[in-house]
Amino acid sequence: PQVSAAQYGKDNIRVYKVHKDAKTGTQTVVEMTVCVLLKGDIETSYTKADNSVVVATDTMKNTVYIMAKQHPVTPPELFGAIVASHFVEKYKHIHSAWVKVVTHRWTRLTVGGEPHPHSFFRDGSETRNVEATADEGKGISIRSAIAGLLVLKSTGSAFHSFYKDEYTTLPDVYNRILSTEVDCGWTWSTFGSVAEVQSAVPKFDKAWESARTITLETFAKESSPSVQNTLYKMCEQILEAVSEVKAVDYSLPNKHYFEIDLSWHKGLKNTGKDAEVYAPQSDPNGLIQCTVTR
Ligand SMILES: O=c1[nH]c(=O)c2nn[nH]c2[nH]1
Repeated sequence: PQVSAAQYGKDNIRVYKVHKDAKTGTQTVVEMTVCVLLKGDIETSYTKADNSVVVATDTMKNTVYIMAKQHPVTPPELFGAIVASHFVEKYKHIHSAWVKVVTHRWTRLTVGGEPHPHSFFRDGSETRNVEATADEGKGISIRSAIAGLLVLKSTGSAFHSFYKDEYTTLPDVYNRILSTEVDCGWTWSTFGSVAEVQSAVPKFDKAWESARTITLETFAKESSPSVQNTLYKMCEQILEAVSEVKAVDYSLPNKHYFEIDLSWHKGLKNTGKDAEVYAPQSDPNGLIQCTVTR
């Protein structure tokens, strides 16, 4: 037998960093969860119990904290690139490093109509994510993403004229609730170095804002004939809006809300145009995925 693939590292490294503006006293916080996975000449640690090639995962955790102290932690694209490149440059037997940065929402509180200098709240479990991969001699590839953005529309969605056969019971529907939890990613053209990522810094926040706005506004405005078609229209717009992005991907669960027929109770009308009370379904859920390139 032989090792066909191997990577190891530390997951769920939680990091908090505060920035204190000397002039205004305003403080800004960033909280993220980081995963580091390394690849390289590490087979013997599996096959021969040779630990000499093992950069301990504890060392990786320490390194993430030191990098967070010594470098900017925003935008997450830059921090991910810095950490991934560090491991490939520092250890000659490590040839690839994959770093995932999940940034959590600490939105500044407004108090008395004013932004509070050091108080924040968690407005949703939505996260801004980055996966940065440094491959020795090949540069840094970065996928930025929005995850966990839960949306619902109470009408403006249909699904009909689909393939029907002896296995099909789903009726055509011309007006339905549509809910999904957005996982949207956009992959940048490969960067040659951390310096190139640094030069692109102004583009990352703008791209995230564009992707988020396009997603929310298309979801709201589109009279959706299917998750598939609405997803594709989001991809088209993001590619149009962000020229440095070479691919956009979505993974959208279809979180169903079922009508409840209450006619058994004194003929109560609660289906079709009279539907008001629905049963939200935890499972099963549709799952619609697509990647669109230029
Ligand atoms: O938007 C939808 N796409 C589908 O593929 C599907 N299948 N059942 N309901 C569905 N809704």
